[in-house]
Amino acid sequence: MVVDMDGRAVSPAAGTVLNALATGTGSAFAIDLETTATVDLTNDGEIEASIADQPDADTTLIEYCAEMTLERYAEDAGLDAETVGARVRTESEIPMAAGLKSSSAAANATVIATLDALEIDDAVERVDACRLGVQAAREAGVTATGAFDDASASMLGGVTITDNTTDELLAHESVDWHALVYTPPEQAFSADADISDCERIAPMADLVAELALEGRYGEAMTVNGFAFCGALGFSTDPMLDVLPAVEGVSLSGTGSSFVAIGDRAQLEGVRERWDRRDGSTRLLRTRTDGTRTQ
Ligand SMILES: Nc1ncnc2c1ncn2[C@@H]1O[C@H](COP(=O)(O)OP(=O)(O)O)[C@@H](O)[C@H]1O
Ligand SMILES: O=C(O)C1=C[C@@H](OP(=O)(O)O)[C@@H](O)[C@H](O)C1
Repeated sequence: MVVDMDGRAVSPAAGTVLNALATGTGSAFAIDLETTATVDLTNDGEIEASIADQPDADTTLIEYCAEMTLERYAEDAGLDAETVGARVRTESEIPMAAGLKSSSAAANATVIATLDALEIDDAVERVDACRLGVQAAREAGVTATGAFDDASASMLGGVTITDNTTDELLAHESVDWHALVYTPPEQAFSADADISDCERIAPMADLVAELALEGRYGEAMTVNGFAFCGALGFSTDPMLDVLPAVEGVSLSGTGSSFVAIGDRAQLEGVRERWDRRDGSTRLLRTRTDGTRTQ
């Protein structure tokens, strides 16, 4: 039975600077498309989950997020971890499996909504809550490295650089960019990416990491884009559509979206080239705030 404890949180999507599939080091930045999670606590010990308008989508990730958050924090909130359960629901404007980190946003929003329902969200560091969602993503099998790069950008806002082998935050910076995002009609699930092909471009990924750590995010993205389009078998044509007018452009994650950054006039000037392609193009802003309760 639902008890009178509920929580709600909103998380942003993210775009890629460096894909972590080559070396474990990754970098991403938050953008203003959102996923909302609502959690109602129960006293029947069961976890149930649903995704609005997607009756066939896999809910394992958000179930694990709620379950692992309750296992870890229910007793801190004065509840019995054995009997507390949750009904979880997400609603999202982030296209799923399109490289825009729908999984990280869903995980972060669910963890923070669960902490909000437990009334202890202010007592838990955001970065620790993020690591819990990353662990749930590993156990749900929706990620190759855990994707702490994407999850930290969505949790903290701004741009982050991370080591996904240790879930360590190497850099975090607030940025105010405009972002043009092209999403083709095809989905590309991260769990299906060929990691061994990505590992072959490790020296390029090291170069991208150096550029990003120097704050040269645009150049880092463009090098990342050419390298990972090659490794993952995506055409570089969408990148060439917008170069050299933009500050940087890349395949986002394992695809299928491409993300370009620059000032608004630069991006508006090239938007029509992506509009001509099948799929959708959005002109967005980066987000300096990350996941928040609502
Ligand atoms: N709104 C959502 N609610 C629950 N789970 C979601 C949601 N969005 C994505 N997911 C989970 O994330 C998986 C997709 O992850 P992934 O392939 O990494 O794509 P993305 O690049 O969009 O994160 C889905 O199969 C699903 O398990
Ligand atoms: O599964 C993973 O570990 C990752 C998936 C990729 O993102 P997408 O989920 O957007 O494809 C990549 O950019 C990220 O650095 C690591």
